[in-house]
Amino acid sequence: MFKSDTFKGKVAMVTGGRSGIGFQIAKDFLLLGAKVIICSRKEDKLKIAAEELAAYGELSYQACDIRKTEDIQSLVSMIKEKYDRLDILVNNAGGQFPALAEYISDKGWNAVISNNLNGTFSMIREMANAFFIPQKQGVIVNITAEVYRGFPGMAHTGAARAGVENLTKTLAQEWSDFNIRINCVSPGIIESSGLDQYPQQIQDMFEEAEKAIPLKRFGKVEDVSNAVTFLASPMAEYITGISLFVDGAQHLGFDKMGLANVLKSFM
Ligand SMILES: CCC/C=C/C(=O)SCCNC(=O)CCNC(=O)[C@H](O)C(C)(C)COP(=O)([O-])OP(=O)([O-])OC[C@H]1O[C@@H](n2cnc3c(N)ncnc32)[C@H](O)[C@@H]1OP(=O)([O-])[O-]
Ligand SMILES: NC(=O)C1=CN([C@@H]2O[C@H](COP(=O)(O)OP(=O)(O)OC[C@H]3O[C@@H](n4cnc5c(N)ncnc54)[C@H](OP(=O)(O)O)[C@@H]3O)[C@@H](O)[C@H]2O)C=CC1
Repeated sequence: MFKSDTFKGKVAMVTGGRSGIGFQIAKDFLLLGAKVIICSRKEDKLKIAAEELAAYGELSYQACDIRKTEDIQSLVSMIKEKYDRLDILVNNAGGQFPALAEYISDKGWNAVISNNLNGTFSMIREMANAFFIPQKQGVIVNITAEVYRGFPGMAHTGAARAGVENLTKTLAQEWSDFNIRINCVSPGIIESSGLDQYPQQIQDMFEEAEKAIPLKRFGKVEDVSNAVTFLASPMAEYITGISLFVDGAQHLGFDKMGLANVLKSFM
């Protein structure tokens, strides 16, 4: 649906590109002409994904924990040496564990804040200082999560993702002089490798949860990637500082009283 040369000549970095949503984004960028770099913590799994993605275009990879500034700086050096520029950064790496707030320890809280908020900020700052600010050009897309009405069962990630959304609004203004656009994509529940890590009791409720979503289905990794592709492309050149929900209208809430459904049965 996008022109095959949409990202011709562009260099794009996708964090967490070894699996799920990030893998699909990396694949679509390659198919649209970009040179793509992926990173994640687990080098063995990263290598396997990189070999698969190399079938679609020019792909590089390097292990990097986004919570470690020295890892990010080493990634910057690799990108400088190999491409001497970066056009697009997609902050997709992240995640959390389900837990009621009263049971989240300091260590657990810090792990999730550090993974989703601090890691995303460090990546943005390092890539902006090394590439986007001197180039006076860059596009950033942050994958967050649909946390519009809070995130009961995952308070830590709700707080971290809201932080990324607010950071995005700030940087859209601070860095407009550098011609840097920055936006978020906020997925609802997406059928991806990420869901496999949830305990069986939570997976068992997915069928009911799916019915409650206004569009009556979970998202696909392609749904998220399409939104990222749009925001990263010149078609979105007047869009910055927003969060785009890819959630089947989940953030608007469910038909709690079932009123509309009752009406539909006789009107
Ligand atoms: C509904 C769908 C919507 C969203 C879907 C998605 O996002 S899909 C995408 C999903 N994909 C992902 O989420 C993938 C990425 N996620 C991750 O790598 C981890 O979830 C992480 C963010 C905690 C980082 O981990 P890390 O390597 O920094 O840390 P660590 O492992 O060493 O743990 C540090 C501390 O955190 C605590 N704690 C951790 N786990 C649990 C738990 N299950 N239970 C309770 N607590 C837990 C514990 O305190 C632990 O310390 P301890 O007690 O062991 O000394
Ligand atoms: N699937 C869903 O329903 C939803 C997903 N999201 C978010 O979308 C993003 C992608 O999720 P999804 O593809 O489903 O899940 P995955 O678990 O498959 O993807 C997470 C990716 O992030 C990488 N990663 C995690 N922590 C770090 C880190 N500290 N440094 C570098 N890489 C890291 C992982 O690789 P490695 O383990 O090798 O580090 C993995 O490739 C995540 O941020 C997730 O929270 C948001 C809402 C809903």
